[in-house]
Amino acid sequence: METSGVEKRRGVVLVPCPFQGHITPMLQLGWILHSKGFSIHIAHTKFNSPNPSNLPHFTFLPLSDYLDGCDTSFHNLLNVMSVINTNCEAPFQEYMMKMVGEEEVCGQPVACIIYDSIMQFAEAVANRLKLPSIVLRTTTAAYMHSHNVMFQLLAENLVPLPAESQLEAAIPQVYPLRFKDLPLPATIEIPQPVLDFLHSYMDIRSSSAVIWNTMDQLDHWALQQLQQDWPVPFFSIGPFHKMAPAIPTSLLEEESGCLSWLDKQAPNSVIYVSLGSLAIIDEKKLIEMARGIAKSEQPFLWAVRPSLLNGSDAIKSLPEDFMKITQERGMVVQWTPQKKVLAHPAVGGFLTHCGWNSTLESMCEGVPLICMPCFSDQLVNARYLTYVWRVGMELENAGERSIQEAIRTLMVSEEGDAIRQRALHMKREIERSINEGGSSYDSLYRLVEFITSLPGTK
Ligand SMILES: O=c1ccn([C@@H]2O[C@H](COP(=O)(O)OP(=O)(O)O[C@H]3O[C@H](CO)[C@@H](O)[C@H](O)[C@H]3O)[C@@H](O)[C@H]2O)c(=O)[nH]1
Repeated sequence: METSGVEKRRGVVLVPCPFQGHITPMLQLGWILHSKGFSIHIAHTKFNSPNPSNLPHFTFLPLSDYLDGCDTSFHNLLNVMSVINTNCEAPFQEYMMKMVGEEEVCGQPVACIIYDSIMQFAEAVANRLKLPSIVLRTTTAAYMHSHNVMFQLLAENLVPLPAESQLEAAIPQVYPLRFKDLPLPATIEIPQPVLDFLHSYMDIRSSSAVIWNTMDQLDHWALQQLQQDWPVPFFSIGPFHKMAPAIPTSLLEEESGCLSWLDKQAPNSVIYVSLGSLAIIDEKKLIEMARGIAKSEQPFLWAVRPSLLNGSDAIKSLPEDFMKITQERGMVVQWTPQKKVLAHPAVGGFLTHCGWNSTLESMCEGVPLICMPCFSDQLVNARYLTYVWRVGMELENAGERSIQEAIRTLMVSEEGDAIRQRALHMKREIERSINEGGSSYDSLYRLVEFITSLPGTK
């Protein structure tokens, strides 16, 4: 597909949600579409703003979010998303009216708005200005479908479950998920505001299409289920990062020194540990993790971002004896260049929270995973990794002993070797899907044709 195939560069306006796991795939999508001949405009909140100087091919439209002074910690995320949706609509509409009304502002007509499913204000503006909108889903279809089933179970009063012991039971409608793999806890009443948010988040409203950072091979069944409810074109063009490899998207500074440390380690010897950008744990769990990692006796690289521990600097809270062991055979940093870390030959396993970006990045490098899901889609991803795709191991619990044993099993046992072989096979499958003739490659071709055919502004 040649860039020159799109005769006049049409503009596409992207509206990312301002969290690392959401900004990254949206910017990657921007890069992919730019390489296919579209001009890219990023309408973003001032909070967690991407760095425009890293992405000179895009134009940036900063939106006043009035989040200054607002608690943006994990516990207040629902509120943060609601503030963004309330405050960003007016400035976004103003920008869009200029772009649509005075084409010379950006020099190109606008084909459509692509928005993260959390940024619902963007769709409201698109409708008002009669512009087509496309929704981006940064998670799997399996996760979205599990939510629909959760809503059914709630409507039929089958959850909350009467007893914890039933959490192990399988749910026939979403086999192989068990009640404990559902993205919301199945034994407690879910507060109504959370359910209201999820209802609107799950909906695609009046969007013309859905773009998925997933692949047909991985998510085929759930994509088919969802297609019955949402009869609009689906474009599964993941993994985005393999099609936009060089793009810098990190909100935190990457500590590249860990790559030189990895250079000194034996192939497949290092267990990489990270719980992504949002998850928080308490001090007890942090210490259990540290002890489990230390007792595994494997070399390790651990990304301990400051906000991992709610309220205090996580690295400073690590036990002294652990820091001593770190000097002998490990490295602790706040934030790594993760894609490079996972691609490094020394890394032989990934203890992860199973955020979807981390999951894809690991699978693309053939690195097997130990699954320590913290919330939401991570639980569904963990079940798929261990039971369906079989490239990961389930942790019995997040305790010291369980972590120690899982690391030993993955890194130095026959069982671990078998998982590694499957992970390498998966890596090859993914490569096939993004190369000519593969499902994601074809889907991207269809997406470009679809956007090109949209009326938008002329
Ligand atoms: O030291 C680190 C740690 C992480 N990352 C990157 O940060 C991103 C993290 O994304 P993800 O693994 O998806 O986790 P979260 O940041 O937790 O992402 C949120 O968004 C995802 C996509 O919607 C969901 O799957 C998660 O559950 C949700 O928590 C990845 O691209 C990593 O490469 C780094 O670059 N360096």
